[in-house]
Amino acid sequence: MIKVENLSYIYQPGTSQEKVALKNINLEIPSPSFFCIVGANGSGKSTFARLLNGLYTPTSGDVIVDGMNTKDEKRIWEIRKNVGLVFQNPDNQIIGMTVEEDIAFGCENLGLPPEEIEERINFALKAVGMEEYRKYPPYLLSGGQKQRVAIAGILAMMPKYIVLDEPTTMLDPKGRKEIINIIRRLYEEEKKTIILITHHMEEVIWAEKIVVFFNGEIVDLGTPREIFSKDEKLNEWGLNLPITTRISKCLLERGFNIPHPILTPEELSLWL
Ligand SMILES: Nc1ncnc2c1ncn2[C@@H]1O[C@H](COP(=O)(O)OP(=O)(O)OP(=O)(O)O)[C@@H](O)[C@H]1O
Repeated sequence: MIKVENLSYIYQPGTSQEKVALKNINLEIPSPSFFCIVGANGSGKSTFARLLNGLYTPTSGDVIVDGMNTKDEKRIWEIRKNVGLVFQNPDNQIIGMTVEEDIAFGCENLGLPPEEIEERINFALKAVGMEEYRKYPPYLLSGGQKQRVAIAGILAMMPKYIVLDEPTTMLDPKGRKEIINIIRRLYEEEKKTIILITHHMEEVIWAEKIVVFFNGEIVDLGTPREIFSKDEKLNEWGLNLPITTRISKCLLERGFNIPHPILTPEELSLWL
């Protein structure tokens, strides 16, 4: 479980550029679970992601990962091992000369023996469907393939929690779908705890819980169906409905006897 208690974060405190990014956040993320974090630009999502694995230290309040406080310097290595962070741009994360070298990097830092690193590379490449690219230099890969390698690098370290900060932003619709399918599999089959930050509402319909950030605060927490039933509130928070939900809403407004919100195209086609 990750427990976030009265968490606030201020950039450059005490200077003229002081910026309060997060205000009094409280949240419990059980394990395993699939949480999505949504919110308009500048609402504090990336700052929150960096606080979850101790990359940033709270200005006040606490982030506690399986009983370990990110403020405790003696536990920070253990916390980072357990909370993997995947960034928006894989180029910022990939450093190896080949795919396998890149995936091995984190494991080598953990001081694992070569046989175990080999096993973990095999597992991670398989999990992201990149076995055939093992010897490739990363610069020859597409954006979607690079993002898969970045995820594999985190996976090989076997973290219990995986925080993904807008991992599909740079990808085309096909690449986005592939990454989301990998993320769903990590939750459903590998029982990882997923914390996915995204601007794409189509990606969050699979989450167990959606957390809505607005102006550095959590303004709502609920299942996709609960969150997407609040059309007007979402508008206020600068968020859209998924396309399928927009269609079901239009049909409802035109007098069709249809439940709202509908989340998936399959559900919508059944009703139609
Ligand atoms: N290094 C920094 N120094 C000062 N202010 C910062 C810094 N990084 C972020 N901020 C500010 O903190 C607030 C929260 O930023 P953050 O990047 O966490 O938002 P976000 O929800 O991830 O936004 P986006 O959706 O655009 O990625 C914003 O107002 C931003 O301008």
